[in-house]
Amino acid sequence: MPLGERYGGDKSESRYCGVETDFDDDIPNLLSFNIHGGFDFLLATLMNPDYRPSLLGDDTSRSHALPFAGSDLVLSPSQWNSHVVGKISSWIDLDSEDETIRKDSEIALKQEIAWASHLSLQACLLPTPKGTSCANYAKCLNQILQNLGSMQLWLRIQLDDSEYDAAERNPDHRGEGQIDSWELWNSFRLICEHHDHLSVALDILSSLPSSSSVGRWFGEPVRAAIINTNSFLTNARGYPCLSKRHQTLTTAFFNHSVQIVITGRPVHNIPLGASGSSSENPIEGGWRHPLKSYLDYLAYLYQKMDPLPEQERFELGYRDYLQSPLQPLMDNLEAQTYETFEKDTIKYSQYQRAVAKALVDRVPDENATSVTTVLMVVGAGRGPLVRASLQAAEETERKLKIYAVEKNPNAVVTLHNLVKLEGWEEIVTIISSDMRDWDAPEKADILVSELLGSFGDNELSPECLDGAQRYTSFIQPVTACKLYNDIKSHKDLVHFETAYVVKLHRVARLAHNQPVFTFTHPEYSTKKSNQRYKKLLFNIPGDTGSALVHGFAGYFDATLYKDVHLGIEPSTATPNMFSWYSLYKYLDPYDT
Ligand SMILES: C[S@@+](CC[C@H](N)C(=O)[O-])C[C@H]1O[C@@H](n2cnc3c(N)ncnc32)[C@H](O)[C@@H]1O
Repeated sequence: MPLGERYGGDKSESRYCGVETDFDDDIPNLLSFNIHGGFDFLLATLMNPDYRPSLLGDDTSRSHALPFAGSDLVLSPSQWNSHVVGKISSWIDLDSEDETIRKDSEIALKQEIAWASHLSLQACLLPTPKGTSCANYAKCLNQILQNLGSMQLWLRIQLDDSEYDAAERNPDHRGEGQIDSWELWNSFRLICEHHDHLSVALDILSSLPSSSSVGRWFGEPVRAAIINTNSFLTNARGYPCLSKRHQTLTTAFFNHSVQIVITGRPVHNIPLGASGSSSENPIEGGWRHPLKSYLDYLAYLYQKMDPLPEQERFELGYRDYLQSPLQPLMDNLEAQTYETFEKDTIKYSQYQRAVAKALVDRVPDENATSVTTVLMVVGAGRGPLVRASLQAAEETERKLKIYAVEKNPNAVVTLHNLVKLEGWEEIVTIISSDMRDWDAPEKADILVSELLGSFGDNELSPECLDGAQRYTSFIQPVTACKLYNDIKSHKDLVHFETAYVVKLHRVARLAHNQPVFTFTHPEYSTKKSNQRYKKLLFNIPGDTGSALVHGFAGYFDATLYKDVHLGIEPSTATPNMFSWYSLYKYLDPYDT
């Protein structure tokens, strides 16, 4: 039974909670026991733990008898598919020094994954690499991944801090057998060439690494978090609960569609009256699954999360989805695109505030009725900035004359209609032209434009406006495995070279962002150039450990007038504005 329903039609994978089980050759009973107990799926060993290929004798007999698992008929295909995640035998060690174990491991790994695939399981949990070297394990798995259907493989990795702490105390301390678990995962997935069916299941222990170190995992394909009952504390009433840091982490997992799996024996003695009979028989009334109190606690955490704001819900489908940036100079935008812009009321109210301030600064109260300010909206689209400017004039009781310049002839049609409909003919002159070619009959007192891309200049703002805004772009290194894989899937250079617009979600921001380029308009200098070059050094917090940079996130902040700004740089982002997502650009880690 799902942990809860956060909003109408909650589709998050994280509402399903699993339980890790010991080997049991009666899978139907094991499944029924746990499903009746409230869990949604099992993490179940499919093979008898005593099975070793080498015990079967020579090759001939091996091909005749494969007694490694029960029949696929014991469950229906949909039960296998929806309720079982297969656990690959934990004895498997493909990098073992022992030749027999290594060979057995290679055979068993292939057999078990093939069997799980035959059962149409959604996923299989792979055992944690045994030592610091996992080259053969990763190499064999990479071969398997080349022909694997849709099944996901979750590599089990411990989220531990012991190695890192030791290394921090003494950097020379990290020797044989000590490796940051993220590094283990990284070398594994590099050998598997970032295969998108390879993901991570994190084992959560009672102590957690630093938040910077944990933060790295949010740019990785983490599918499950396995929480041991030992990691739970006990509340005043004797029930299991999690530490504040574990709660924060669990909530972050929920928000990133990571499924929780409970493992271990019950270690809390729940007062009998509260939990019902201790009978182990699921049929009898009053029966409770031995791990139910842990499940109830997770359901409580899930249900107490703040509901997603409406806009955020609307944008769920855009999360981590690569979009090519608009090209409003080269292309003529469509009506639907203008419609989307015009819904962002916050953006226009910022423009209105900026124009109002500029009007009041320029024209003192005593001249309000005698002085007319010339305002030009360059790139007027269907007119929302014209409307915002007129509202600013009304609010400040100043007089305006507006030129609305637009090069898209289709938008100009709508603009003409708007001016007629609103009766603005005396105030607004429409210029159907490229702003770079237009010979203005008079100088503007105020210039209003919105040609900003997610990185400020990537929609050609400087080139078009050369000739009272200032804006700055910012970048930040990120781990973003999903985005990297999406780009890689195209197998061409063009996609690696494109800067995409993305609603970033599954990313780890590895260092503070830094300003890159600032453009100021108008640019009076005689040596003006829009060429820019900048070298930046990013400091990743010392307690992060190693990390892989999949590219840069880009943002902008624009000063419209004095203290009125708009932007998406995270620390100063204009609240509730949705016209711009971040920019994501791949960076080749070997390209210096
Ligand atoms: C991002 S849209 C903004 C439109 C409008 N201000 C709004 O908020 O809905 C930019 C507009 O500038 C226009 N544009 C881009 N380059 C231009 C140029 N060189 N001259 C005139 N208009 C231009 C585009 O056609 C488009 O309508």
